[in-house]
Amino acid sequence: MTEQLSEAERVEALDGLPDWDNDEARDAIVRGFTFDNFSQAFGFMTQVALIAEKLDHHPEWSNMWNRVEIVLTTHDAGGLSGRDIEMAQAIDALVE
Ligand SMILES: C[C@H](O)[C@H](O)[C@H]1CNC2=NC(N)=NC(=O)C2=N1
Repeated sequence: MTEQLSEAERVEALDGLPDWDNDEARDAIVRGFTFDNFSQAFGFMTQVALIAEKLDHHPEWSNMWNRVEIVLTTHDAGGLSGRDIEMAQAIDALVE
């Protein structure tokens, strides 16, 4: 069973994810991405989808033309878990 991060673990994890915002209301972390056009945005989403399948951990996300918003939380844990942190790190590696 995937466990939620403790508050201390959450703070520590977010220190390492400066581009992500802590969304207490949704018990999630959130990051927005802006690309040059829709094709670039959708290509990014395709890469994220493959990572999600590999990690068996899937984002809640939205796309508007060249923008993508990704929300990560762990449904099985009822909040933020290490799987979200792992997923955020993998996503950051795509755009670094
Ligand atoms: C059965 C399957 O492994 C689970 O439902 C996985 C799928 N992807 C998931 N994604 C997210 N974000 N949270 C989960 O708890 C989760 N669980």
